Amino acid sequence: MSAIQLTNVRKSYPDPSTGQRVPILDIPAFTLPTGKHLAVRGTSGSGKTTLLHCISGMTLPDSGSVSVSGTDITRLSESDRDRFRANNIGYIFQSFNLLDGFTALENVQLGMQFADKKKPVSRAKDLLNSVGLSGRLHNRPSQLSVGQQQRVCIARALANDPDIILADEPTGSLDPKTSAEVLSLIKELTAGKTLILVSHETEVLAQFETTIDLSELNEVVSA
Ligand SMILES: Nc1ncnc2c1ncn2[C@@H]1O[C@H](COP(=O)(O)OP(=O)(O)OP(=O)(O)O)[C@@H](O)[C@H]1O
Repeated sequence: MSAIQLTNVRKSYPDPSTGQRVPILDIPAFTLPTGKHLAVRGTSGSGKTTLLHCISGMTLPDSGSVSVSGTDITRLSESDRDRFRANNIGYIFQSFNLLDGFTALENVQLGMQFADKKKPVSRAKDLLNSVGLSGRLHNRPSQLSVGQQQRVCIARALANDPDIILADEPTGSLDPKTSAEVLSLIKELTAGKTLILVSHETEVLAQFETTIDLSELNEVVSA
């Protein structure tokens, strides 16, 4: 069984000024085997984030099917998609999406509440230790460096031990040294899992055996 299979996925957004729908994705077929690591590159605005949103079920395509670990998530209700994501997919956001009212530890623990199989609360601490933040458990995101915030996001994405990790430009806001550290952490902690990582950085892409340009999948030619 493939980890991810997209068939005839189309997604468009309305142009805010004209209201006309602008096609972003038209992907006839895309399959990623279980356990594979893939880096996706592409020009700015070409639809990389939209692709990850469709795979994670945060966005529904206009048409087509998105099968994740054998489940067509486009057929699920919104709440079932959210539950499915909590159980099966870890998402590392480009802009972190951490809650500043909560500590690093609480941010990781929050996501653990939505999984069907509850992991012990101590897992959040263990994960934060493994990303090098043992001394920062009780810091809020605004009390952390950008690199440290990204490490919290990695721990949060792994909290429910999902089989699939989606990472959207996870090193985009980091300096080269921190970027290299964070990337090797992601690769180490996702060994054996299915990973799609979006990036336009040559140094990052060079660390992947398999990379693909979104334009190779997508029949929409971006402007
Ligand atoms: N909610 C939305 N409403 C309208 N247009 C949107 C929406 N989300 C994305 N878009 C448009 O869809 C296109 C693709 O956006 P997306 O964020 O997927 O690109 P990207 O390849 O990830 O870009 P970048 O590399 O700059 O992050 C862009 O033109 C963007 O303006």
